[in-house]
Amino acid sequence: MYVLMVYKYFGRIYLIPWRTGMVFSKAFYRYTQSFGGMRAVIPFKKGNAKSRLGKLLSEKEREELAMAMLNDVAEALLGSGCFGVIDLLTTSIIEVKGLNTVLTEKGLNEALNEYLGKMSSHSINEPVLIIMADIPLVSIKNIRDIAASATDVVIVPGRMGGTNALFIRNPSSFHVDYYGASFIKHKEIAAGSGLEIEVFDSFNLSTDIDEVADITEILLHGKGHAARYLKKLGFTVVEAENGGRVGLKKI
Ligand SMILES: Nc1nc2c(ncn2[C@@H]2O[C@H](COP(=O)(O)OP(=O)(O)OP(=O)(O)O)[C@@H](O)[C@H]2O)c(=O)[nH]1
Ligand SMILES: C[C@H](OP(=O)(O)O)C(=O)O
Repeated sequence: MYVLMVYKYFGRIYLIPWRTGMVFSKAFYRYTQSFGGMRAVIPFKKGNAKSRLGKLLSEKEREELAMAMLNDVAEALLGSGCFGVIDLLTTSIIEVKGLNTVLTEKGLNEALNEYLGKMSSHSINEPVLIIMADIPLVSIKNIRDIAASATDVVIVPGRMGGTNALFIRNPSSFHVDYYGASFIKHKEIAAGSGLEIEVFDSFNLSTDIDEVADITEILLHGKGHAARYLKKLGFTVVEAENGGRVGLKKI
């Protein structure tokens, strides 16, 4: 008799012969045991989100765009199949399918350092990916590439000195320091603990949406919730009149 097995691997479902499945399962089990589970955490503040876009969007629109970008990031994390747990560290009650809502009143640094501290005090020694909610171009492949790194700390820079993601293999030996030149600060924190660093080079991941000009990148390259939301609001990319590359127009 030919029996098929439903096999879920990195978020995709396969139908394979039972015997092959058993061999795969054992190999996959040994593989996962070799590195343990992984978790991801997305810090999020919906209230008056993206204030630097205030010249272009109303408060309600900024909050809706922030939610759309969060959904893009969540889908990439869930689609990657890399994480047993994905926490949403949020300042207000928000439900996103597949994510655990963790409420906090604290600011970004305090909230994340408390989160890392709790992991240590509960002896959760899993690698953790801290990823910002404002990088809507992120792909499933980007996430899998980060998670596949064998380095102690993967730092994903944002433009102008920011940090868009941090993959920390041993969270008890690291703390975060966002704002200002956080990219430099995170490299120093890792180096100070003798940790090996990989700087992750990616257009998608370095494109955080902070300023009005960044909106153009979503319209040029985005395919997800944020791109659809901006198009729904009537935004489109046009040739710049002054010889520059492109501009933004609202129809
Ligand atoms: N939990 C938590 N997350 C935050 C807080 N402030 C910002 N974030 C999140 O941290 C990430 C980067 O933040 P920013 O780029 O400064 O986003 P923002 O605060 O909405 O934007 P601006 O008002 O323009 O600074 C985003 O995922 C935010 O949602 C906070 O106080 N607490
Ligand atoms: C949180 C901060 O984000 P930005 O202000 O660059 O959006 C940072 O990356 O340190």
